[in-house]
Amino acid sequence: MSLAAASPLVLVGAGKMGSAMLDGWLEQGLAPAGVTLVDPGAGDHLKDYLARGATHVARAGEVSVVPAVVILAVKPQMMAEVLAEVRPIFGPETLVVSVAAGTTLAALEAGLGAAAIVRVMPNTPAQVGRGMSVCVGNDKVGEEGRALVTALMSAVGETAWIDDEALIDAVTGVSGSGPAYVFLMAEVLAEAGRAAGLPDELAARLARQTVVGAGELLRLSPLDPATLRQNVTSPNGTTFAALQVLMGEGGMKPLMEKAVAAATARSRELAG
Ligand SMILES: NC(=O)C1=CN([C@@H]2O[C@H](COP(=O)(O)OP(=O)(O)OC[C@H]3O[C@@H](n4cnc5c(N)ncnc54)[C@H](OP(=O)(O)O)[C@@H]3O)[C@@H](O)[C@H]2O)C=CC1
Ligand SMILES: O=C(O)[C@@H]1CCC=N1
Repeated sequence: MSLAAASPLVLVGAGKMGSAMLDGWLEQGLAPAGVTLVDPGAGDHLKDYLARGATHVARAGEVSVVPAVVILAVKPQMMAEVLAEVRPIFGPETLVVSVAAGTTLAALEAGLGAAAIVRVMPNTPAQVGRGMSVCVGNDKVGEEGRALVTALMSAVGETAWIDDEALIDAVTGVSGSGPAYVFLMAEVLAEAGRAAGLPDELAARLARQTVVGAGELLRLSPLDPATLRQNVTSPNGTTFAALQVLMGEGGMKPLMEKAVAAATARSRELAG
């Protein structure tokens, strides 16, 4: 299915995640003229979309088209208020997609009534076509609705569907929040380089390009991450010395398990 089937598209919340997806969709050929942005803000990034032909309104009640798709990309804490604003604008054929962490299909149905609703957990690399999105729909979503969401999310990266909504909290802890863990890795690797005596700028450049290069190698190589790691590790060499620390007690594995568990628990908490 082509992205054109998602038009008119109403994006409610053109913040970091909403605009990351929109950038990806526009890059992949979604016509800006078919896009309405609902956002109380008026930042520079909105001006860019408007210059390309999109429409902007401050509140959902001001939307003047019957959307094919409504994307809800507001903070979970705003969702109840936003659902009440959105309910009058969708038609019988409108598909509703929420990317909010923690907001359940039941909560979305409670706010929207009998609508076809898909809950998606995307991530910000969608902005550059390298996102990971996991989707789960309610029983009103048919084959066509699934195909439309798959077309949207696959235009900005990889897409998976799950049947068990309960898994979405752990998904959020791994791929939704995950890019932040990798960016943190680039930050702390640079700081460690500075601590080891490298000049600021060089340390930042080495860390950034190492994360980029390792990610790209992981993307293109048929090898699994453990083999790629082993390929860097000469017997009793420098990497081996570092991995003794990173893979030792209190190293990355238990730390990552704790971090993902904390994100998963917070996602459950947001569901109320
Ligand atoms: N950031 C990420 O990596 C990911 C985020 N998500 C989910 O995406 C959602 C948005 O997160 P994020 O983009 O980070 O947050 P942001 O705060 O960047 O974006 C939310 C946007 O919604 C706007 N907004 C507030 N009230 C309304 C309203 N009544 N109608 C329309 N728009 C409104 C905000 O405007 P203003 O700032 O002026 O209040 C803001 O531009 C969250 O539910 C989050 O869980 C999911 C996966 C990844
Ligand atoms: O931090 C958050 O709550 C959102 C959800 C996943 C990534 N960002």
